[in-house]
Amino acid sequence: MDIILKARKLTKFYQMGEVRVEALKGVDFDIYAGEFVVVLGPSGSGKSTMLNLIGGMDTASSGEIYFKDRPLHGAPEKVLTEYRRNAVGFVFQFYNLMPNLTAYENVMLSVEIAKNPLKAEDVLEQVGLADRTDRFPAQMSGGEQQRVAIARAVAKNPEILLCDEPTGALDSSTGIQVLKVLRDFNRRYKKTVIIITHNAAIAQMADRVFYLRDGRVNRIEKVANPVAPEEVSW
Ligand SMILES: Nc1ncnc2c1ncn2[C@@H]1O[C@H](COP(=O)(O)OP(=O)(O)OP(=O)(O)O)[C@@H](O)[C@H]1O
Repeated sequence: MDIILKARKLTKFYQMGEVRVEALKGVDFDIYAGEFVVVLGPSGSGKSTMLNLIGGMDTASSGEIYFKDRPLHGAPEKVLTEYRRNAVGFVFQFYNLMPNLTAYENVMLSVEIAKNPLKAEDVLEQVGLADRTDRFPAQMSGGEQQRVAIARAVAKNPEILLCDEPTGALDSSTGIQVLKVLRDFNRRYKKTVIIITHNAAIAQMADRVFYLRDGRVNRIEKVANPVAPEEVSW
């Protein structure tokens, strides 16, 4: 399998006056194209920091990170902008939809900036929202809003879907619907999905689980038989 993301001795330090906070202390990993990876870690373990580096939103203090052999460490802002725009779809805990745009229009926002987008109607149908395309976010449930957010991320046709606590604001049955949509995207398009979460239950459906502790990936586990999203419960 092809490696889509590779990190070597990746560190991130924050300087707070006299104090240096070591958020990532030298992380190594390979992520393969088409994998479903869950990064699990408690609060403060460095999850958001890792997400920001993988997503090209921030740059490492030292070490290396590559997207398909293209270095993101030390890359100019223009390269990172291109990477964020075309290679990565983002899904956040609180959806981040534009409140004054309908579901369809929210998805079109990302279609319009992407190089090789999918059809907004098709993606909305795949997330089960064919009959909700004209609704505004305030007229939808949390689970529906998150599915619009996933449709928006997927419509760009990115190679990586990067999800930050995607079920964090949802009850478990709604969360499972959202996980199902993420799994469908992963299996249907054979695209890489990375979920960053403190919810250990989600790890059951991963191909591999990265355990982040105190700024280090201290264990990587291959899941022998990933469960279906419907079987995940928390
Ligand atoms: N901008 C920043 N400036 C200073 N310190 C920071 C900054 N961002 C994160 N940190 C520190 O880096 C460490 C890792 O933080 P990070 O936000 O990556 O953890 P996390 O696992 O995402 O936590 P949570 O689940 O609570 O969001 C923490 O000690 C945090 O206080």
